[in-house]
Amino acid sequence: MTEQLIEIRNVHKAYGAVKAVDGVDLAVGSGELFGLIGHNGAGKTTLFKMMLGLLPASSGDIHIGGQAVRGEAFRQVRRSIGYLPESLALYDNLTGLETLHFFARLKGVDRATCPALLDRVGLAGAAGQRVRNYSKGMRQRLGFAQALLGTPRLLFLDEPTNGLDPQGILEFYRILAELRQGGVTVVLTSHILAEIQQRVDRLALMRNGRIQALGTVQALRHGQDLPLTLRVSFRPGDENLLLAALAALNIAPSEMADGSARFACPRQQKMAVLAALTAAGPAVRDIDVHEPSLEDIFLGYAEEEA
Ligand SMILES: Nc1ncnc2c1ncn2[C@@H]1O[C@H](COP(=O)(O)OP(=O)(O)OP(=O)(O)O)[C@@H](O)[C@H]1O
Repeated sequence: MTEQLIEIRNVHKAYGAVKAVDGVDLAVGSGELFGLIGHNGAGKTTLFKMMLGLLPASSGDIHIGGQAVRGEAFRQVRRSIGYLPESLALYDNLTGLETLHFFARLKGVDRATCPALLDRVGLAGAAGQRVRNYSKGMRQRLGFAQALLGTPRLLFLDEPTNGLDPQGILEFYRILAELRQGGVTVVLTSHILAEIQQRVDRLALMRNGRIQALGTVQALRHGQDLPLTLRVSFRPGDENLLLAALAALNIAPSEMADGSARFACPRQQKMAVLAALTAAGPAVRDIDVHEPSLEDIFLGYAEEEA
């Protein structure tokens, strides 16, 4: 069984009447890529900051690597943790390399490691440029390099791909994959659900300070019983044949044009629908079956709560 690297028990954080985190229990295993998702203000950043010891919990316990997140002993553990905050304060007058030197000194890391880190995040060519002239994506890359200082074993990344272009996002996840091969555990938040749904091992969906759902994307999917989406391409002129086959199963397409139909199909009816389409013979040319996306699942849970 995977060793639990992070253990959170009944953690609360209140700001006056606001329950930012409201009784969270969570365990993250060593080597996992764990996603934390939720609406704005759900409590993700607050939970992150408590896991890092930057913010004291109002009540409850957090242990990382078996060590309580407080006191002198945690300072040692903290050195093996990298953190990319949602918005990292950077000094515009410093160059990229000078910025990384600055963070290296704060973290007690050898500054000689900085150029290779800039190279790793794709900023080698901009190392001597002032941060003032960096684009949003370059700033984010620099923030990522900062989080990687000191070869951390655990990474907390708050909206790490915010501002990155598609190429930058691919590179970011490539680096994460390399890090994970080296045994690094990663906890990240993202609002771009399409981006993380294929990549995380498990995720927690936070709502109003609580964990509303926890598990693999597939497990969360099964918790919702959402319909599948089917796209069927058919021989032009055979619309009526297709419509009749679907109508017999009480299904009506939501879109139908140019030899292509799209419709929602209850999971329990999938095999019956596929059989009916197969029975339509050459009228049906192709069938694509799509599972509900993480975004559908997220919205499904939001409706459940409402
Ligand atoms: N320092 C603070 N003082 C008062 N309230 C706060 C403070 N920090 C956070 N909150 C409140 O706690 C709740 C959780 O905020 P948090 O930033 O953790 O959410 P989040 O899930 O990270 O949101 P986002 O996706 O917008 O980053 C919100 O209602 C927020 O307004």
